[in-house]
Amino acid sequence: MESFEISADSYDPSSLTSGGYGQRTPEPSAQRNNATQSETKIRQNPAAARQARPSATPAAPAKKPTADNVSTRRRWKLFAGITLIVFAAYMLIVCVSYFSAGADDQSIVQGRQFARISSTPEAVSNTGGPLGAFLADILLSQWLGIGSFILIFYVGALGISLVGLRRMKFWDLTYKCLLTSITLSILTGFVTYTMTSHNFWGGNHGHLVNEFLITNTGWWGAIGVNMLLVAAVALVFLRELQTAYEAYRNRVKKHRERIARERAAAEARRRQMEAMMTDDEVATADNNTSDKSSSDNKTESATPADRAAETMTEHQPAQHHHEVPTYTPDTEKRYEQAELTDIDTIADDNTTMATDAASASATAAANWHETVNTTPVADPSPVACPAETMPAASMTSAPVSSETADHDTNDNDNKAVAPVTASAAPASEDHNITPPTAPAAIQPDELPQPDVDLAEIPDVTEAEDETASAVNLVVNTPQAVAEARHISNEPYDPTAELSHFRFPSIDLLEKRAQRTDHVDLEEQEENKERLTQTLNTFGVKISQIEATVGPTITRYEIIPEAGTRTRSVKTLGEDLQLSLAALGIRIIAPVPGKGTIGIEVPNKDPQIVSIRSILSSEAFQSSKAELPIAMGSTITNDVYVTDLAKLPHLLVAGATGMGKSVGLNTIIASLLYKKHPAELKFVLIDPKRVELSLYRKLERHYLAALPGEDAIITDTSKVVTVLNSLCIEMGKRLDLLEKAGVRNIKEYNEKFIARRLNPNEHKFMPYIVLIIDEFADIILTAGKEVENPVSRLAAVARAAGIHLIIATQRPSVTVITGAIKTNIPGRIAFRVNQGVDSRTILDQVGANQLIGKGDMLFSCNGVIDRVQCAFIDTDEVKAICDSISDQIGYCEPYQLPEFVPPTAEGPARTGAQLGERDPMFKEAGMMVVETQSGSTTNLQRKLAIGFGRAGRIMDQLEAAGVVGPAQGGKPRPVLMDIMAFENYLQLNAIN
Ligand SMILES: Nc1ncnc2c1ncn2[C@@H]1O[C@H](COP(=O)(O)OP(=O)(O)OP(=O)(O)O)[C@@H](O)[C@H]1O
Repeated sequence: MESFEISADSYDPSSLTSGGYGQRTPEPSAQRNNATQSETKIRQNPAAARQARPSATPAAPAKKPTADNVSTRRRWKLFAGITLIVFAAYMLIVCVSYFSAGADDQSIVQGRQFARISSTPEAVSNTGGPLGAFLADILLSQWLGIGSFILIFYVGALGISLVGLRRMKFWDLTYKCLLTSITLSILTGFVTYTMTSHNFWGGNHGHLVNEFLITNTGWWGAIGVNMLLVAAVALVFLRELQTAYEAYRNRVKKHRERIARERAAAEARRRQMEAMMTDDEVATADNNTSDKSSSDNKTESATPADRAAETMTEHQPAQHHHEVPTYTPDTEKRYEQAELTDIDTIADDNTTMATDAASASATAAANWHETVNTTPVADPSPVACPAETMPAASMTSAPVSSETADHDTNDNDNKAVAPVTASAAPASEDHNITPPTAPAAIQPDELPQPDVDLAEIPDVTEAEDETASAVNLVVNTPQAVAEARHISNEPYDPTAELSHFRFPSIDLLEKRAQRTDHVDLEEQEENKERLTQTLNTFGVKISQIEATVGPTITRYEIIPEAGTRTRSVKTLGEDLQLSLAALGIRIIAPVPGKGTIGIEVPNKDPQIVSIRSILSSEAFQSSKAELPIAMGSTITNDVYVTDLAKLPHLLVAGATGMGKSVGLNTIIASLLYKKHPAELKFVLIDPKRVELSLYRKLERHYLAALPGEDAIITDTSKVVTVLNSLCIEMGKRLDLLEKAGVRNIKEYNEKFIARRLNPNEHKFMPYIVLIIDEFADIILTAGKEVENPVSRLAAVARAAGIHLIIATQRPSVTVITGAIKTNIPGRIAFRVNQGVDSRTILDQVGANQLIGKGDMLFSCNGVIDRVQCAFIDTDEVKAICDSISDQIGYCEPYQLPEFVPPTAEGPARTGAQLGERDPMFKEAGMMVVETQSGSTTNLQRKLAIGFGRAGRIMDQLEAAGVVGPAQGGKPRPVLMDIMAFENYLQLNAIN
């Protein structure tokens, strides 16, 4: 049963004894205080006292509750409650006993008064004695049969409520219990109808009802009635059933997730064991070989790769023997000999390879530790932290650059370790892998028992081909070679980390009745006639008129007779409005691509376009767009789907209450139904604090945030920081695109997925959609500080996969400035109050003729479509967010780069030093950020200035946050990239 709460409409059985109806009795002292307070007020203000009196007939003065009568009432309640509970328990015992004793007792109890039963010399078998036998017979045989158990439950529940153990709504409990007991009685009567027994299990009630039904309606009639009753009960308990089902689903889901985690951990264990054992085999083989051959030969033939393998083997624990490896003099000797042969190459190789190898082994060991530690304790919070829980997944999913592999194999063996290192431990900095500890730190007893039979491990063989030789430093068994090949050939899966992620179900969205006949023919004919008449009156002759019925408006397309000027029709808007007695008439003269003039007239009975119908449409489902957004329905009832990635930015404007927020929710929902959390991140700016707050739940799946900051920015002062941070992110991304030799994020990600980019330098990039609700609030407070980064993002961010959606209810030129507007070709205009606002948004009138409630004009590169925006309500948004946030997410929101606002450095940095900025400051800064080297000597040399001046400029750059503090003789660290520096220059008006 649900947990019952006290509510105004609930009837508290306790009131039977207290004389009150569902009112919570205040504590005596509080009550006294209240009484005294109100008395005082009344005395002070007799008028208020009169007002305070109920307007109805003055009731008898309420009896003042005293401590005495309150506690008496309590005692009575307690007594009544306990009595009911005891009675229910007794009834339960006697009824259960009836199952075994009923048949024997029947001859004694049936048809007799209780007085006779108790005086009869025959002993009854019921545990509850003669009274028990009597009552059980009444309940189970004569009344409701099995259904009587519900009545017993009811009595017990009332008792519990009176005692105060659990509060219940009296009427709710009563009708549910009655309905269930009657249904159970009839259903049992039906099921046992043909059964021969000493009584009817549905009681006389159940039997008689079924007898009546079967006699009058036949068996099918009885079946039908019984099914109806069951359905009624199911409906009554729908909420409870749903809750139970949800609880069951959650349990199953959690169970599955746990199993998946365990499997991933087991797989990780297996891979690590294989890798470690393989290394050990290599070491053994090499040792054998080196023992046999002469030391000279060894020196000549030893390739850097072999030597690294030796070194690495030496540094690795011999896991399957449970021994910590020792560094033998023999190994050292070989190492020294190798060094003597080619001191330079070997020194380099060995340093890198030993480090890599040790790091691979240690990382594997570190990962192993974590696997061992984390596997048995299934983390209940839905978070996927790759470093802790999924080392194997990270390992296999870390892309290996084939370019790198080729290059490495040919000319630089030490880099050939890279694929191996990548396969042994993800190199991506995003994955927060714990820095490797020294292998010796691993205790033998901490190491796992290999779950692989050692006898099954094939002998060490030579690398089979070039690819294998690239990886044969640690992977030498055919099995491992095959595995390594498999790893490097398999496309990178960005969704692997949240591979169990399920997109929200369409069923979360409400089904809204959609009528096809929403404009009846009569209305159409009437409108056609009026249009024709009015146009005729003004001298516009029509040769043809046709209607296209949309969800909220109907477009009448007319073909005027030859010689009619289109302009003359355009001016007739108000007259048509008058004749049709309708607001929101819009004239399109001519309809683009057609030789007609369109007159759009609102329907008398507009339809709501449900988000469910739009998102489940074929057009959306099969859309191949990178960032598909399904906005709603067009005039021809087609689903309007567009690609945000191609727009590439969107301005959403309209007067208050015309559907902007719903529109934004529709856009977000479209993206949530199509993009995996790995592929898309939102940056949400919501100065109104309420519109986007529902999405806070998505922070570990879909939101990007500044380090340590809230994922949804509501504070206007933080907006500048986040926008600048996005500029830095854009700069970084553009750098990566340049390095990868691609033109946009799509090509870049494709290349990365195909493992054609080195994962040490590159990473998979999710799209970032920046949504600013109520842009006017922000730009009017922060002005240029916001306008500059926004226009920079609008101008350049497209290629980097950063897209802007800017919403405002004040579409004036001070808000949507020229600089912003030029770079935002996608515009959505909901109804606005004036034509001038429409011009600001769309560069033409029209939005002022819309009808509101999601009626909008979607303009892209000058082409305007009238669309009825799909409607999504808050509950649907909540349901979507819940279904996502219930699933495992990332450890934290996607981290945006940190941006230190120049003003935040305080007057020490922005005052005197920057005031006396050197004329070569900008040039010097550019040089520093371009070369990413904060060397004063460099500045001195390249700018041909004295050391003193170069030093002063460097100090100024430090004050501006471009470089870090001096580090002895070493160059200073560079803290900004080109984008950030350019931004800094702009913000500080440095030319
Ligand atoms: N697409 C739609 N279909 C049907 N009704 C809609 C639609 N969009 C909005 N409405 C109706 O208009 C009301 C206001 O919508 P919404 O909150 O989106 O307006 P708004 O422009 O965001 O207002 P504000 O700027 O004041 O926040 C909604 O509560 C809803 O009743």
